[in-house]
Amino acid sequence: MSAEIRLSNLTLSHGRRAAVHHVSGQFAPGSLTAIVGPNGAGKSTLLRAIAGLHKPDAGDLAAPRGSIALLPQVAAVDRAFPIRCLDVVQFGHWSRAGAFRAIRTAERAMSLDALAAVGLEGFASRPVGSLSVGQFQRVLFARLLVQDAPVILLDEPFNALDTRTITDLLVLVRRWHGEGRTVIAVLHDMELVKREFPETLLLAREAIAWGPTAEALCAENRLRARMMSEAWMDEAEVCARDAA
Ligand SMILES: Nc1ncnc2c1ncn2[C@@H]1O[C@H](COP(=O)(O)OP(=O)(O)OP(=O)(O)O)[C@@H](O)[C@H]1O
Repeated sequence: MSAEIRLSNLTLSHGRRAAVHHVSGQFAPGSLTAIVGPNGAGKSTLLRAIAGLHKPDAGDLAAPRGSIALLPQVAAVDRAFPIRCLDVVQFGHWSRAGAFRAIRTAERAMSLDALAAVGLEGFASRPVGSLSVGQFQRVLFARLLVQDAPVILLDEPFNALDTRTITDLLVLVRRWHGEGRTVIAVLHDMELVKREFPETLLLAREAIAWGPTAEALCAENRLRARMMSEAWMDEAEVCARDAA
């Protein structure tokens, strides 16, 4: 269903500061992968680059443009904007069909169905500002359902959510995987990763490990990732390999 995402010696920076260094590997079509690593490891930057929102500084990133849906970190979404739940879900249609046309009746029905599928039947007219964090995350998952993309990128999708909401949203992640979509999620909960994600990329600006989750998250790799994160200094971020 979805095309491969291939990284070749990929380096991503913020200004002169490298966030992701020389990462190579591939997300196979239909794979379900967790990206894990310490704070500041470059996980969100990599996800945004795959979505086409962050330009590579060096190396190559091959991804199927136009068929990728990104769930940003909830903290990055402005909820003060006066907009109804249904409108947020409708944006999912626009990302496929273009923003400057009317939403058709069938699409509106799809959006209402998506809200029902995430347990928010009857919420269509509710302003998003009145929702709990968990309810809002459900709305964003409804938008992903409507986007119907072969590649789905989730940035810390379960942060600050209660167990019930996580359980419900995991059902959708499993469903997407079962449908052959490529799903990549940035996560911090290692138990959840081990339980639900067959593949893992352990990132600490460099790829420490990338493969089957049990191997990628072995004690030795996790220790290496932690040591890397303790070693990197925020002020001296120019890649030593590039500077040489
Ligand atoms: N917009 C930005 N401008 C400048 N530097 C940035 C920006 N976004 C991220 N960075 C820096 O890039 C590095 C990687 O950040 P990124 O958010 O990708 O890491 P992360 O692994 O997702 O971290 P976390 O787990 O804390 O969310 C960090 O040093 C961060 O401070």
